[in-house]
Amino acid sequence: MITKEQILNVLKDVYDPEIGRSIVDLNMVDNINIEGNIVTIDIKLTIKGCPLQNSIKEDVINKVKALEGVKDVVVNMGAMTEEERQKLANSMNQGKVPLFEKTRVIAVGSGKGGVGKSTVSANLAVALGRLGYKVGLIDADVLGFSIPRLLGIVGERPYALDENTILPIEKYGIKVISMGNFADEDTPLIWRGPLLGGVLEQFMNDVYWGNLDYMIIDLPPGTGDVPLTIMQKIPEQKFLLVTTPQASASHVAGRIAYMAQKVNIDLIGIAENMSYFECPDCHKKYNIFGEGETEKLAKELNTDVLVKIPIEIKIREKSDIGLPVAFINDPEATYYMELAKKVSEKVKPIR
Ligand SMILES: Nc1ncnc2c1ncn2[C@@H]1O[C@H](COP(=O)(O)OP(=O)(O)OP(=O)(O)O)[C@@H](O)[C@H]1O
Repeated sequence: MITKEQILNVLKDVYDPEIGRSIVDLNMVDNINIEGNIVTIDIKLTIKGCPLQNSIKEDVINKVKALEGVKDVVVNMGAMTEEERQKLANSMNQGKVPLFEKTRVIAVGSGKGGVGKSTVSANLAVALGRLGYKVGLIDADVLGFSIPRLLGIVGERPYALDENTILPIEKYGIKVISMGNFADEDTPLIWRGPLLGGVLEQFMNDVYWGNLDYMIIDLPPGTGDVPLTIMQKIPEQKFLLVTTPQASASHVAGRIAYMAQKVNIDLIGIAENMSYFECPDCHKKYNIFGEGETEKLAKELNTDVLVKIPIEIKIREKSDIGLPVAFINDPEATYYMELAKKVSEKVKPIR
């Protein structure tokens, strides 16, 4: 004779793919009825017509059918009432760990646009994920967001349980949030500074991040209000500077790092991007944007050059199709894996 306890026990291993928690913990199992060897289960989805309902249903059927003595499983899919949803959101928020208590926050910035800061941020986040860490990525370049494109999540909308409980998008083993997932790519956002600050605060406070080891923040380029506000608001954050040899040569690249140091933020080091180009045919190296300038900058800032990432066609090509190279087992991934290892050694997770 099968019991409800046995069924609930196996249902504990059925996860709501969007929330990442067991349907039992989420109070989604409404009713279980056992008649002989036929089990009927009523499931309440957090939202009516949830696009992932079929995968939940399938999982429930497979898990319960595997129990000895069960011949057939009938699953009825319903939805939570507004009140039930609110109750769930409240309970999730209660368990919410303040983001910065157990999470290492790493802001990635550059004094100049177009040096590959977002490419480095996205690949660093994915590489840290591949090292086994729980990683979040906030695209703080609210007006010039490029993270959705880099991670192939253009047009995806985050799922919201209520307006204070937004679930980040999960891709390539990391959790991501970007203004690009709330706005249309082609419509320019014309907002003033204070509003931007509000969006970022929401990204930090109202998004259900769960327990993260690292939060990577892709800052907007330059030394404007937004990077400064982020630097001042989040305690204990660290800073990673992205530059090219050419940008290092100008005073612009380092300015943001000086700004970080002024507000007492530790500089982890410098990721030099577009360091050189190696001819795939003759393997000769060309220092297209110059050489030695980033080392000089590192010395001035009393920090290290952590990695030199060459110009690689594959990095650009894969970025354009939303596949960060750090996620694949290609030689290009090694630069970002090396960077992630050094970053995790210099900024150890709290755990
Ligand atoms: N190492 C690299 N090799 C080849 N292409 C690269 C490399 N790094 C970045 N790119 C390409 O350079 C372009 C600019 O990169 P990215 O958007 O990351 O720069 P950014 O500094 O974040 O720009 P913005 O200032 O606009 O935010 C992209 O097309 C990207 O694919």
